[in-house]
Amino acid sequence: MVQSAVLGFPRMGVLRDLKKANEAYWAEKISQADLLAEGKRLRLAHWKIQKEAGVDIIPSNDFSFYDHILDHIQLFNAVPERYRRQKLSPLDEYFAMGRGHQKGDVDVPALEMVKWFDSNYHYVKPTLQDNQTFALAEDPKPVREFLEAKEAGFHTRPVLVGPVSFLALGKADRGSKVDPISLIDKLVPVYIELLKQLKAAGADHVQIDEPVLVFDLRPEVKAAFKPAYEAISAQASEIPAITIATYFGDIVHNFDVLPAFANLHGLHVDLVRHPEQLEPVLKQLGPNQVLSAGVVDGRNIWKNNFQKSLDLLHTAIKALGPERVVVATSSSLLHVPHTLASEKKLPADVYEWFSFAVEKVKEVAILAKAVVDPESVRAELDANAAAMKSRAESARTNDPAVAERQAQVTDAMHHRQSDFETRYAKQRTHLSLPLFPTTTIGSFPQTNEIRIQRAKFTKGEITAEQYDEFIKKEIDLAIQIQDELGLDVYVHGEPERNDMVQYFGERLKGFVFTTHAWVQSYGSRCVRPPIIVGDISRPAPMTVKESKYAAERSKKPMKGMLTGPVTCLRWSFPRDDVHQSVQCQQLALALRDEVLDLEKNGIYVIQVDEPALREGLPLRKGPERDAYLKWAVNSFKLATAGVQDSTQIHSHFCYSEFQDFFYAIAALDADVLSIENSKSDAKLLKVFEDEAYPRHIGPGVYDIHSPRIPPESEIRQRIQEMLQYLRPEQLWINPDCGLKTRKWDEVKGALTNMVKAAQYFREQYANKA
Ligand SMILES: Nc1nc2c(c(=O)[nH]1)N[C@@H](CNc1ccc(C(=O)N[C@@H](CCC(=O)N[C@@H](CCC(=O)N[C@@H](CCC(=O)O)C(=O)O)C(=O)O)C(=O)O)cc1)CN2
Ligand code: MET
Ligand SMILES: [Zn+2]
Repeated sequence: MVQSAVLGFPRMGVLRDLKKANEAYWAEKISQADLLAEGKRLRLAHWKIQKEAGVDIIPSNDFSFYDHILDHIQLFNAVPERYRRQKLSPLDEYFAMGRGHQKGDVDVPALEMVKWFDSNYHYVKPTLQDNQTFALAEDPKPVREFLEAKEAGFHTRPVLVGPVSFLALGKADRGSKVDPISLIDKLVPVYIELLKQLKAAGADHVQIDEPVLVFDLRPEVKAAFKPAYEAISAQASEIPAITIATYFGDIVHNFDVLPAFANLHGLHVDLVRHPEQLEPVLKQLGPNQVLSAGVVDGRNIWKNNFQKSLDLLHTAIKALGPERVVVATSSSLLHVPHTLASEKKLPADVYEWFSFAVEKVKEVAILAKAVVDPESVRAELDANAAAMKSRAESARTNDPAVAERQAQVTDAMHHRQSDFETRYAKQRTHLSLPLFPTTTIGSFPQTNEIRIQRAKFTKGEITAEQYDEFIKKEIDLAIQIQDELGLDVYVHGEPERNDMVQYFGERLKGFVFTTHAWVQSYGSRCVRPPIIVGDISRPAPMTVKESKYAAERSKKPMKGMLTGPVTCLRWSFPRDDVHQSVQCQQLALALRDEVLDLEKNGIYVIQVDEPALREGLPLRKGPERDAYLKWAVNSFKLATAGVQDSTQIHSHFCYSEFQDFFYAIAALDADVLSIENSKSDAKLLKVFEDEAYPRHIGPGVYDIHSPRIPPESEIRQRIQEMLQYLRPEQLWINPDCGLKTRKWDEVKGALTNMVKAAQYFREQYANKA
């Protein structure tokens, strides 16, 4: 018999139930007990789905109220003192680390949050001290949730983040110098204690995620595996069997680490991303070790190609025998939506091409049967083959006009007319900006009222005219507030946009979009990625109407606001039948037309956001990375370089670590950059120690994903810090990112302080001059 396994299930529920419960709890509309009960209901429902689908190995501890790395921070008592000190309940302390806490006399900012590998999910960074200690939390979450499942009749395999990955994904706290990985000897005993408690509770098997194995590892990190896992293996009789899980890359370059796992039960590898690692991995396994073969994609929504998966599984079984092969999802299913069954509006032909989490769970179970006894699942195999054929032969995928246009792209189309100095001289007279210009990143609060009106419009309860009138009023309000705040470059506020990628997906040919296919991005925030099914083109202008309206009504320059080609690609579900560089160039050409249409309509500052540029970078150094950078940078340039010198191109970056990536951002040749910076402890700024940046830049002066209002003094401090690295003439003052997730009073409070801080420095420098 071949077993099936799922590495993790999405947490939100069918209708984003967890998001709603969390937000209700934060708004003090439900009690802590209510929230905990909702968590339990969701966990039970998700275990039931997997059991009924016939999955053999069902995960527990994959649930999280906010983020699984944050769970482990609390689990190991790696909670920084500034939170501990507040004496909050464990749940509130947890949320305080995740999203900051400003209530009564408590005022603590959130921990830093960054991208999870190359996905659009964000994790909370373990933040460690020079004198860091660890201790297992009372009533540890993995044990509690294992027992909860057991009681309900589900025998689960708890998922833990491995000790090496936990530390390697962390950082030293502000003011500390510790190299997190040096703490491994302190963490391992706590880890062993946890494993013993799991065994005592009845767990016979755990999944330990060590995804950092897909990176190029520093020698210190590599060296940490051996002592850590030898110490763990030494306890074999008192702890559960262990499967080490890796995903999102291959691990061939780290094979020298594998002896550390020699006494463990199994190894999971991602065969969707890297099917070619199967053969070498098979050779590396110990004589009794099990291969968990990740063949069902945890990162995209395409229906599994059973024939392809079965080929891989047969290769594995031939080498190891059926008892030593497990059919699994490539990674946790966290990155795909809950169920395709909720989609009532997808075109019928296309519907057949997709699988979301509920459907993928079934695929894993079917494959495990098919690989030993295909006749037992003949109908499923035939239906799958038919779906593959329908997609391969569909007329939706190819558009000769798009191919024709791509063939005519020239090198010159990637370059602005003049160099930055010449451009800036023209922009300066054209836009007349003060020293330290203030601006925002684009979005203003997406209020309930906005969402209600949009939902009414979508359902046909109000007309397009009524909706347009409503949006115009919102733009008027945004302009009025920017007048009052005294900002220098305005934005229209993006009230018409449901999401910065979904909005464009809905307006481009080649995409289809869903109604309920939400994926967690961070905490309670979700996205509904549009799906690229065919060649992409722009049937009509997408943003001109709103931007033009806004530009005509404001006394200051109005920024047009677009999402760049790489971000549109990365935050959609891309096609898997055409190289991403081709899809990206198609997006770039569509956006190029949009940029030129904005310019034609009197918008002379245009921001093209590329926050996903960094996350798309292949995880390892090498030719794949160089190739990516080339096509990604070229796509941005193709989208933006068609404008006049006097038109100012901005771009924006957030939610990643940019210090080792800044060279690529610089290569975009944007006139002005805004970059998230406020929580990275000036790491970004240190880039400018080595090399001066020639153009203009606004490192974010405050964190926007927390409801906390930053005092003026704190913002001044940030600006002061920036002035140690950047020239005053090149510095812009802006928040870290857009303000759509905030409330208006938070926005007004924060921006008032931001503008005051900018004015303070303006006066300082006016006096100096
Ligand atoms: N795609 C993407 N990725 C990103 C970002 C981003 O902005 N977009 N930002 C960074 C951080 N990530 C973020 C991700 C999501 C949100 C966010 O605010 N999401 C919203 C949802 C946005 C949205 O699409 N809203 C729609 C749908 C609103 C809705 O809930 N509608 C109901 C229907 C309501 C009704 O019928 O009454 C439904 O569909 O269920 C709209 O405004 O129209 C949320 O979770 O609250 C913010 C940041 C990195 N990655
Ligand atoms: C995640 S980057 C967001 C940029 C977008 N213009 C906004 O302000 O929301
Ligand atoms: Zn941003």
